[in-house]
Amino acid sequence: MCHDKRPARAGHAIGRGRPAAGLVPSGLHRRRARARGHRVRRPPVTGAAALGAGEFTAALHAHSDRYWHKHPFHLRLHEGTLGRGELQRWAANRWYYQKWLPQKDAAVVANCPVPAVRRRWVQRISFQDGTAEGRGGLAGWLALAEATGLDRAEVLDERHVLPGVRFATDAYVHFARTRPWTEAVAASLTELFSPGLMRQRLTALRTHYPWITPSGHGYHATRPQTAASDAQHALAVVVASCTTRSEQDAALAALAFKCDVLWSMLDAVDHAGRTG
Ligand SMILES: O=C(O)c1cc(C(=O)O)c2c(n1)C(=O)C(=O)c1cc(C(=O)O)[nH]c1-2
Repeated sequence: MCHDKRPARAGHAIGRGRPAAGLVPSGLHRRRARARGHRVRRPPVTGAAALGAGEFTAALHAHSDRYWHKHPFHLRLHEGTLGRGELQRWAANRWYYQKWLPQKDAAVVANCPVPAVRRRWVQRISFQDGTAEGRGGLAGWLALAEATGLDRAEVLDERHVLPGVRFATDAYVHFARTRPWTEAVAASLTELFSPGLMRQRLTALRTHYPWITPSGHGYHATRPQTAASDAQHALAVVVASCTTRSEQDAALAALAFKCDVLWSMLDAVDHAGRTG
């Protein structure tokens, strides 16, 4: 079978046989994606044969091309050229994404009819919420925000959250609530690409931004390991569950959508840093 391994942008709703709303790229989107170095392809032809597990896995991995590790804001963070205000803005805006993750994951659990998947997926909620006040991933991200010099109150009241970050994050939560659960699981697969990025970020934070107090580094020190294991589980679920070509295309489109969510968040943070 001839398979184009470039990331897909378009998909079809499972069992509905029509393109998923908002997922078919317009010519303008394609041009913009090309302009920022992403390779795009036209919507797949319906009725195509299902990909083998290896091909499908490779097609999912190929989305690393459009992952946010290449975003100019991340590149500047890694180079050490961000100012304190920019790092604070980033931390406060990422908080908004982080705080929604458990509710996004609760939507996956709510929509999933498979006990074994639910049993494993609830661990994501426990990781972020922790076992008690002051523990867990969300507490770890708050500690990072505070270590950049922000007050906890100004993070929690979301006064620094930019419209673009709110819009992108809310779109991801809405996606998880309203799309088939397998697509929401596929959207989480950006985490396949995140452990290396988080380790690189931790090194950059320690090296280039020594004014960040070490109490802020807990999240990045622990998350890469759990992210890798979460991602491997999600990958196995998606490969096992998406066995028709239209299900596979929908999963690929979900992952492309999620890459766009993350990219849009950083666009907003980056833009605010240049203008505000
Ligand atoms: O710091 C990062 O670059 C990064 C990226 C991602 C991601 O790729 O979605 C996640 C996280 N961190 C993260 O900490 C996290 O808990 C997480 C959950 C999810 C998800 O979609 O379910 N992505 C991510």
